[in-house]
Amino acid sequence: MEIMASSSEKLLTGLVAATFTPLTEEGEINIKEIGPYVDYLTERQGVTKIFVNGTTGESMSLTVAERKLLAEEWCKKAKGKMDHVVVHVGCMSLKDSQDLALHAAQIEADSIAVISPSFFKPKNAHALRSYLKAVASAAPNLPFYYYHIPSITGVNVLVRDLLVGIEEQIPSFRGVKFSGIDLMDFGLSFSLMKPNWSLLYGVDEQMLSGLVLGADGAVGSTYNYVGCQFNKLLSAFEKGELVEARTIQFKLQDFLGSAMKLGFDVGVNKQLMVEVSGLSLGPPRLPLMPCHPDVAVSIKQKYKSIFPQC
Ligand SMILES: CC(=O)N[C@H](C=O)[C@@H](O)[C@H](O)[C@H](O)CO
Ligand SMILES: CC(=O)C(=O)O
Repeated sequence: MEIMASSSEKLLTGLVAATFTPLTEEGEINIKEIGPYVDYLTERQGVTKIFVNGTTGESMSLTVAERKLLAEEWCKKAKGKMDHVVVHVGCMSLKDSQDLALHAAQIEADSIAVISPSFFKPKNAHALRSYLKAVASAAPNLPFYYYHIPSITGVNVLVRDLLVGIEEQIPSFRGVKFSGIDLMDFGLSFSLMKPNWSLLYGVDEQMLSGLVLGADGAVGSTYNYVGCQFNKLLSAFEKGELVEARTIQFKLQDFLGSAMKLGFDVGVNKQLMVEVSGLSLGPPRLPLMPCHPDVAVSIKQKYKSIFPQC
């Protein structure tokens, strides 16, 4: 039986911040920071959509119980303040993913997303589709997104192959968060899109290229602290002001280029968010290493010089 999207369901578009997971200095979940985090994004960055427990949120380093606690608190605090909460539910075990998908439905998340398992990898599009279908079936009424991030998973199934016939397998399928750099695959995926699906681009430093090809929006870690600038990029692009859009894109490239020279990773990114927002997010969880204070200070200086108004 096909379950259609309700007519009130809106397309997922615009900027979506992939949130960091607040931890205490001892490495436990710091639930009380989530309310202020939601306020920071909405009030200071103009970002009203979040993608929780993803790569930036270190989901794969968290227990299922921790992920449930976090997802619940994000949904609770976002209610009435944010427009959309995507809960990432991908795990190495199908059972854990199904458990999280069902939980996401119970807590009234707006949608779920799933990264491919990466220890045992699906060998081809058919295997990946079958796995995604099994996860989606645990929450058949929740809009479902595939999260493509080959640089981390090592799963290089082309999105355009995955999309073939997926609507019959997964009636709740609503699109892809494409965090790959293969813009040909991204481009060719549009020919397989349905009107109520979204293709969201996920490599922040080249978001404009994604927009040019037709991206409906963007999900990324840097929108936590440069969201205000990227909202300007989006509106410049919509008005056809390419010079302005490029100027903002080049600023992020300049910024990330220098951060990358200093070893930019999720741990460094998290510390930068701490420095910029003043939120208490704690260290990353091992095996990620805490960011050395000198590195964070120097990246923050660069950030301030490039994005003085954010
Ligand atoms: C590998 C990774 O974490 N990718 C993120 C989203 O998918 C991006 O938002 C990056 O953090 C961002 O583009 C900076 O490289
Ligand atoms: C960037 C992103 O979407 C993530 O951290 O999962």
